[in-house]
Amino acid sequence: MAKESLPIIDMSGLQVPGRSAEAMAVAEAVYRACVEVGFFYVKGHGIDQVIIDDALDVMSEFFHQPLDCKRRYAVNRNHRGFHAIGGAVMPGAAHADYKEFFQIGLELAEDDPDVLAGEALRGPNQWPDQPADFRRAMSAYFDAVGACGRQLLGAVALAFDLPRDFFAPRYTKPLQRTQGLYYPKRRDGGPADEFGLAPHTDYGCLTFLYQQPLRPGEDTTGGLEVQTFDGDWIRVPAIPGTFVINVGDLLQRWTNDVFRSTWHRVISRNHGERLSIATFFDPDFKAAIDARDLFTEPAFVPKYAPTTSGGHILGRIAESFDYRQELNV
Ligand SMILES: O=C(O)CCC(=O)C(=O)O
Ligand SMILES: [Fe+2]
Repeated sequence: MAKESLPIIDMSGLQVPGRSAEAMAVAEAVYRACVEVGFFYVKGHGIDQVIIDDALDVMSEFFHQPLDCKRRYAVNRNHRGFHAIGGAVMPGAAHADYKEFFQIGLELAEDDPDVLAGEALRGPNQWPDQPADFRRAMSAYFDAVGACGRQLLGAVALAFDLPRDFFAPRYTKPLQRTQGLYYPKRRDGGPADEFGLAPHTDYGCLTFLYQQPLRPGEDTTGGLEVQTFDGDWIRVPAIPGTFVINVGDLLQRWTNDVFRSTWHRVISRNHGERLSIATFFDPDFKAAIDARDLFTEPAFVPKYAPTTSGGHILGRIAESFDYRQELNV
């Protein structure tokens, strides 16, 4: 891999069904990127740019409201809603991240059986009434990225020589979390080692990130950076129309460390504010994460005990957010 840049994979071959040559070529490229660096861009993902732009617009409008308005939707025990600066501390980081976020998840009614059964992180979303288009735009974006996530998981399955729909029964009610992230302009006099988002690895399986492109004249010295195998940090600038995809810890574990969950961070250097939307596309709460399901040869030796998606994700959220200790969840 070139040191300075991530691969750009064209996903459009996945529109051809089954084990077609087109789909297998995508699977091979995805596999290589997940093994070598754990991060890549995708194009040819089939998501309408209008859906993406609408989501960025409503998120931007939401974050530019006074703090009081945003706090009306303060993050709840299901980790849905608005989270202000402070209180999100990456394990080992010296300071809280200098960011705000707003998170939505799978919309489930109060009388959904899993909600009634008390499954953690489940329930209805909090929908701000301003901007008025927020719910429509974010629901459309959530669904579109979810569909794209299913396609990409099909490629992962093909790469492991599994049926292309291997992940489908494990993603019936995914723990998908879509999060608008707002990084205000860096403040004067803040600590030198303050990050927009401190170095971390993602908790789950696959993350889809859309970065708002820079406006003309904006400087490019801030933003997302990824650590390569050699320890160097490389910049991952916004490429309009593409998503940045990365492997999280749960998929690394599921693949017995064949895929890499890579460290990354967001630095606000001198540049202005920044907006991105991250989608963590993770399996059903109760889905078993067991490498023996991916590696079926009899001699296979797993490195980790089986776990569940929900148990793992909940544990990781609790590690980074003080408010969960206060909630006692
Ligand atoms: O905002 C970004 O560019 C990165 C977001 C990210 O890494 C995360 O939310 O885990
Ligand atoms: Fe991340």
